[in-house]
Amino acid sequence: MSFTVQPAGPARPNRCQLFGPATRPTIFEKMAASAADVINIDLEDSVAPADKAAARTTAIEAVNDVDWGAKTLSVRINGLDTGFWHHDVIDLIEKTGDRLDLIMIPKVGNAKDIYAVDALVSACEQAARKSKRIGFEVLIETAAGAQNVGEIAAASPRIQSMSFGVADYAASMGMNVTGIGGTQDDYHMLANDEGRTVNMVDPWHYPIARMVAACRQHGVLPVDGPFGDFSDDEGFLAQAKRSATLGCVGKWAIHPKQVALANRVFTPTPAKVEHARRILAAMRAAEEGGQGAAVLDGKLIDLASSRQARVIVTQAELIEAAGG
Ligand SMILES: CC(=O)SCCNC(=O)CCNC(=O)[C@H](O)C(C)(C)COP(=O)(O)OP(=O)(O)OC[C@H]1O[C@@H](n2cnc3c(N)ncnc32)[C@H](O)[C@@H]1OP(=O)(O)O
Ligand SMILES: O=CC(=O)O
Ligand SMILES: [Mg+2]
Repeated sequence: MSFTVQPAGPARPNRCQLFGPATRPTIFEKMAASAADVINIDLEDSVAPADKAAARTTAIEAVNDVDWGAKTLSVRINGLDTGFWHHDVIDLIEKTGDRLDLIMIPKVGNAKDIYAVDALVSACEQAARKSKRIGFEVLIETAAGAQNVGEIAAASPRIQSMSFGVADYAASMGMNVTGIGGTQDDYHMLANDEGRTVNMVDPWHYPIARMVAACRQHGVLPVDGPFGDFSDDEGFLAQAKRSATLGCVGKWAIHPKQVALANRVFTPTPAKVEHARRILAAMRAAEEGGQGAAVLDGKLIDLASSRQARVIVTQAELIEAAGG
């Protein structure tokens, strides 16, 4: 371990973030009744420019009036290249009580973007004499964001989580794809066998893995973003499993049917938790016997195995403490 200790992320489940446009108040109660850990009311890309002001009002009413229970509640504001974001921030802080937990900042390109929002949020909180400090969710979805993800993750103690926005990322990178995430048929390798077997590879691997490292370095929760084809459960599950394997703690749902899928992938199975507990027990016994390494089920385990197992057990305990 470096002399600089890796900080833990916020201790709350973030398996699924359910999105809904602020222009659709009829779905707010359904979002609140869902099994998502985090709710994101959207003022950005699911709201047409002509509707921005009305959407802001509806979002504020939703924060104040809907019973969101124990959910983490967030509103996605507009990007810093628009004439909307400062109104979003000012109104959200001045016109809501203490229920709003987070704001999501889209299309963040560098640490200065976070600094600007932090300065405005801090001034608004001070003016409104708020005791609760709003946290930030950051959206990495541009070439600049992907390049500067490390400085962004370190930019403010307000940052709790970071999501990978696959649609805007593809656009910003000039990728020759449409659709929101998932398998891309043209991104594959051909094997050198006679039939030239097609081996699909993952075009989202690099930015997600890089984001996870930046997040883990700075105690921020890494989250995989949207999967647009909500009729493709298998495709969603495959993407979610890949990002869980890379270290993400959760994934967005852009339709209610994706909530259960995300929760399934990002909740450690009883078998995994049981195995992790056996590793911890075996390593405790090994250490008591003066050993740093042991054999479990015919495989080497050592102190690193304990740290791996601890990740799974901690996640399971966190979810259980939050009500399962
Ligand atoms: C790239 C990005 O930026 S992604 C993030 C921004 N995008 C978003 O926020 C979009 C979020 N999703 C949506 O707006 C909608 O789910 C859509 C447009 C994709 C589909 O909406 P619909 O055509 O109404 O879906 P569908 O008919 O299948 O809805 C089934 C039920 O779920 C409800 N529902 C739909 N979306 C949501 C939602 N996001 N949250 C909760 N409930 C919802 C519907 O009201 C309907 O309820 P009912 O059975 O009581 O009538
Ligand atoms: O905002 C999300 C995205 O994928 O773009
Ligand atoms: Mg986007």
